[in-house]
Amino acid sequence: MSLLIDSGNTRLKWAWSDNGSIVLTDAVLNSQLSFTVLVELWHVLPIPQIVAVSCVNAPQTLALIVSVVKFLWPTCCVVVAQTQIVQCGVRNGYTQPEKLGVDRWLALIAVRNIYQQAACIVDCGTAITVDLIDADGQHLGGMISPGLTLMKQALSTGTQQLPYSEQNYIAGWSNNTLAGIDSGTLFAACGLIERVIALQSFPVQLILTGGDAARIAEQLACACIVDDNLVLRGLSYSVFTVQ
Ligand SMILES: Nc1ncnc2c1ncn2[C@@H]1O[C@H](COP(=O)(O)OP(=O)(O)O)[C@@H](O)[C@H]1O
Ligand SMILES: CC(C)(COP(=O)(O)O)[C@@H](O)C(=O)NCCC(=O)O
Ligand SMILES: [K+]
Repeated sequence: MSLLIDSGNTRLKWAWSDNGSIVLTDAVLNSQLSFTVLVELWHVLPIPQIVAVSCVNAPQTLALIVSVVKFLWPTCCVVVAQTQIVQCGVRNGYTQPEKLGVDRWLALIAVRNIYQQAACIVDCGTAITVDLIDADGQHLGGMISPGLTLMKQALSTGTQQLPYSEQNYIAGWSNNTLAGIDSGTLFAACGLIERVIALQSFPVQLILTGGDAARIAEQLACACIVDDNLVLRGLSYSVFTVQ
């Protein structure tokens, strides 16, 4: 049994994994993270043999995670995933491969191994990242845009009269400010994805993951798969597949 951990810029997600299949997932907001909170959440878990971590968050967060793991399970082996040049059938398309976020790298590995076809991967988290992979496992590059919450926060902090609300509204023409911001930012995300798909010269499977995946998928004009645990599933492949 192993514990898989994905530390993003908004939330820390984890999954309990048995033989590569994910059997339990949970999450906590970064704003609520502390040694005590993680101990409370994790001490009820069975003792893992391996803890695998993906972290695009601050080094202090990684250090916190490792310290809690060592406190709860002193003999357990901790593996911290790193972006590679080639791994699990994927070839990194960045000119400086190590600069590609490890969460994006792991999502590419998951898609290569689960779907085995050309795909456009959209991680709808704090940022919205778009990555393209061909049917041979070559990463063709990516794009980075603000996520829905970041877009709303940018409007609120960059203007005098726009408030921030995390509330969701019915998408479309709005007759008030908050609903207009909510629809405008949601449509911006959909527009990015639809343009990427429209410009594709070969067929790709569109796959969405991340906290806002379902909300964005609901509004998209093109067909897509929502796979909530792509990063954690990729983490499992990266740690347990013999190269
Ligand atoms: N319960 C929730 N708590 C916080 N954010 C949520 C929640 N449900 C959906 N979201 C949305 O998901 C985004 C975070 O998605 P997530 O994939 O966890 O991001 P990251 O990997 O960057 O931490 C937030 O920006 C927010 O818009
Ligand atoms: C783009 C990201 C901020 C996305 O992080 P997330 O929204 O999942 O928290 C992260 O993958 C990252 O820090 N990437 C490094 C730069 C790059 O991928 O080019
Ligand atoms: K993301």
